[in-house]
Amino acid sequence: MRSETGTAPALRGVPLLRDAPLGRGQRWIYSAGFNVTPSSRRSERLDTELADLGLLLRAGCRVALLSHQGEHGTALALDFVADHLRARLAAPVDYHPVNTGPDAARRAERIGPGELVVFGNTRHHAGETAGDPALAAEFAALGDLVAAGGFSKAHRAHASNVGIMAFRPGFLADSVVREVELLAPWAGARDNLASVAVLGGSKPEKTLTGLAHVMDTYDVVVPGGVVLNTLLRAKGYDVGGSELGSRPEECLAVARDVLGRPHRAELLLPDEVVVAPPTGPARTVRVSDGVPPGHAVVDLVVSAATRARLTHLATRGARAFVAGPPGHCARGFTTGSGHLVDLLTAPAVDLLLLGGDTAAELPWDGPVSTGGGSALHYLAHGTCPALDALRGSPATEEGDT
Ligand SMILES: Nc1ncnc2c1ncn2[C@@H]1O[C@H](COP(=O)(O)OP(=O)(O)O)[C@@H](O)[C@H]1O
Ligand SMILES: O=C(OP(=O)(O)O)[C@H](O)COP(=O)(O)O
Repeated sequence: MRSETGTAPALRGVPLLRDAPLGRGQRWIYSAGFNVTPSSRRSERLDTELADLGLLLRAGCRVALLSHQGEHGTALALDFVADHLRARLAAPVDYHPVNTGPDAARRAERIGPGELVVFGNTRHHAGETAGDPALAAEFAALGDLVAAGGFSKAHRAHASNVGIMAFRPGFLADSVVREVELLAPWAGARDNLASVAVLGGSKPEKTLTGLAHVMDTYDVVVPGGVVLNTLLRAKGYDVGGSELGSRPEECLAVARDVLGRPHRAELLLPDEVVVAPPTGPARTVRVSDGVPPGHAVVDLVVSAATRARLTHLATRGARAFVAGPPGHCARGFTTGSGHLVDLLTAPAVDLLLLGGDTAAELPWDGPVSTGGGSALHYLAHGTCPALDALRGSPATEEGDT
């Protein structure tokens, strides 16, 4: 059964797990986005899947769970995830580190009705991020039907969430439906409600997807993190040893493009930033003086002009999001981020935080999206590769199950 419910065009034609006829003994593969570490302060990325997993387990389904964490080469074992799920689900949960080949297939066959096995981290394979069809076929051998959770990886066309849909009928988990519904008020340009985007963090999507989009659709953009460093570089400032992310030249090209063309947004750049050497004391410098040799930008100083602008908007009413920590909070540089969140924490502002580190590092107990890059992708494009793959998964051709 395909869903025509909801208003989000991205969900039209997407089979939903809530509509799937579940039966005892069915073999399900659950694709999750458990990209957290054992020390993560927040567990939303795990807990968001509990209701869907519970639905499958209560129906007597046999569930093989696949998730990514970290990067190929340094990816962690997911035994800690299995421990968390065991404590939260009233069901037997096991961990099996091997996720491909005859050993994994045999373990999947032995999963009993109402039981869950967390298989090894999909990032142990280089082919996961490459969307390798051979790897996707191996993953598909772990079950007969796929439940697609893991909104945080919905912007990635990876083997475990997109490639696998070529081999098995896929159904969208409610966890992702909730994310799509959560994001609706932050989508698109609007004339009747001011909009503020704070972009930070270190991943290139914040610039390539986020900055490129909000400069044309939002009213006010406050850059931090690598987005700020890239913009300063694009304006010709010396940024010294500042972090420029994994795709610096592509990000620079986007920054130059948005600066060089007419755009809707007012870009609130700081006058001063905090800089620090890899080890040693931090200090505040004027942006126009450049970053001293051996130093990197680690935080922004919220200028009086930015404070006044955000205070004005917070009084009149606005929607706002923060995607990526504006400062290097992981190193303890939290002041700029704290000021921005404070300014946007007002009754008339709907503030949403996007992304794992953003939610974990910023002082905020309000609404969060589990996806950073995926939320920006969804806001920019109105869909994500993982949703597109579900519209074209085998269930489409073969009729409804
Ligand atoms: N100026 C900066 N230099 C280096 N790292 C930064 C800087 N600003 C923020 N960061 C770091 O970026 C990381 C998060 O980036 P990212 O993965 O893009 O965010 P999210 O997980 O919320 O999507 C955080 O650990 C944060 O401390
Ligand atoms: O943490 C994630 O994205 P996010 O940092 O943009 O929120 C996702 O799990 C995607 O991880 P990836 O960027 O390693 O593909």
